[in-house]
Amino acid sequence: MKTIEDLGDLRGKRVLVRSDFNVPLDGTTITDDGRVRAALPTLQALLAAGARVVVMAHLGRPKGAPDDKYSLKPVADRLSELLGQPVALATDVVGDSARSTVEALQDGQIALLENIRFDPRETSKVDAERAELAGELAGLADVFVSDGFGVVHRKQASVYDVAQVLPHAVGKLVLKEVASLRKATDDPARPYVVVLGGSKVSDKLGVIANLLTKADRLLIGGGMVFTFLAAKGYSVGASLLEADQIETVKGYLAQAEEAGVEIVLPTDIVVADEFKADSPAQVVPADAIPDGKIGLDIGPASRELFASKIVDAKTVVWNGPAGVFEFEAFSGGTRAVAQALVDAGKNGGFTIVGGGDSAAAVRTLGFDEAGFGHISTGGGASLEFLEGKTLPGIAVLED
Ligand SMILES: Nc1ncnc2c1ncn2[C@@H]1O[C@H](COP(=O)(O)OP(=O)(O)OP(=O)(O)O)[C@@H](O)[C@H]1O
Ligand SMILES: O=C(O)[C@H](O)COP(=O)(O)O
Repeated sequence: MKTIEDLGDLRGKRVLVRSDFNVPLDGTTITDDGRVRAALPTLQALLAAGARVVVMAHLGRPKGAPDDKYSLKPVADRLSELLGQPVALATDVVGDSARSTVEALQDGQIALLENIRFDPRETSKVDAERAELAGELAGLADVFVSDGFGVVHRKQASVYDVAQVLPHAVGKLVLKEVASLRKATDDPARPYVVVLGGSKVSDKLGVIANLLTKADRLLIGGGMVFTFLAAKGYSVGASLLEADQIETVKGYLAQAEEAGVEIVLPTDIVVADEFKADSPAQVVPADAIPDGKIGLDIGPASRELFASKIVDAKTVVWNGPAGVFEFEAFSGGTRAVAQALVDAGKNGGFTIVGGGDSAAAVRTLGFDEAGFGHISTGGGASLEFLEGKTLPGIAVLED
């Protein structure tokens, strides 16, 4: 892969950069700016080289049309503060505003296009539609730099197709992520423990089959737990459940047993009546969640169990919070997992935290980033990398 340095003299060149600015928001307030900060080394290098930088990024999953709720305005403001210079925000993706904003750029200046997913062609499954958008994006620039590690697993116009029509290079964040994650894929030190959680259940269930052939222990927390508990025949109340995945999960449980991989499930669950910060919390056994109750965290006994399965690990990969950590009353499980990773690190283990929300959890719960081996900006992307899958956004950069 070519690097930014291989692109030659960039003064006056229009450089189109894909970043991952999919940050957690509370209204219009960014609650964790880790992904914005992670993008700085590439952007600063380009600006220092005198390039005219045009950044494209997505926020959330808007339905292919402009939607104020998903505007990148808060990101433009934060990026401007961090860079210490103005960031012009176009009000569209490839329309009049984008073109005039890019035309107005001087050397060493930067602009951000509005949420790329406001254009339905970005995520289209039809190659020609994505290629058409990529062609219009390419018209805004001379070269493309791919630095949105969190989206390199997506075959989308701004990640994949644009690299086919512009000279391209890999950005510093993608290079750093790949170097760190390789430590877990190239002959990982054992025991190798994977902790999964979060809410994108069906996205992540698929990776389990693959990790079952690689890890020694798989710990399941977060919203994913309930599909596992249901597969064991337990009732899960009103908790997050992917009923159509229950049979698949039964298959994983059987496959794990055959392969000698330990699947660790919580033994107790913190439940509430409503998905709300102040809904009173109650601890119940994992095999007896009352009707109507919503499981929002793993319980105290499970936290101890999980910690005991993590502290002696020599490689730990953690993706997805163990509970709804955004609500203080349901953050205990995530806090316990984070602490167990820190302890494993002290025992000589290499620990990786993956996922926008897991990384945010580590920081918002007050952990020192230095206590972890690598905090990845990728969620699904880091998992697919660890599975050994070919990531379209990286493969397309390889000449
Ligand atoms: N029991 C639960 N029920 C519902 N949501 C849950 C539960 N446990 C955790 N969550 C939620 O999962 C969300 C994070 O899930 P997600 O799968 O997006 O993880 P991630 O680390 O951000 O990975 P990615 O970067 O791929 O999105 C958090 O907002 C958290 O509140
Ligand atoms: O948050 C992420 O994992 C990335 O930004 C990708 O977002 P997506 O899952 O909506 O494609």
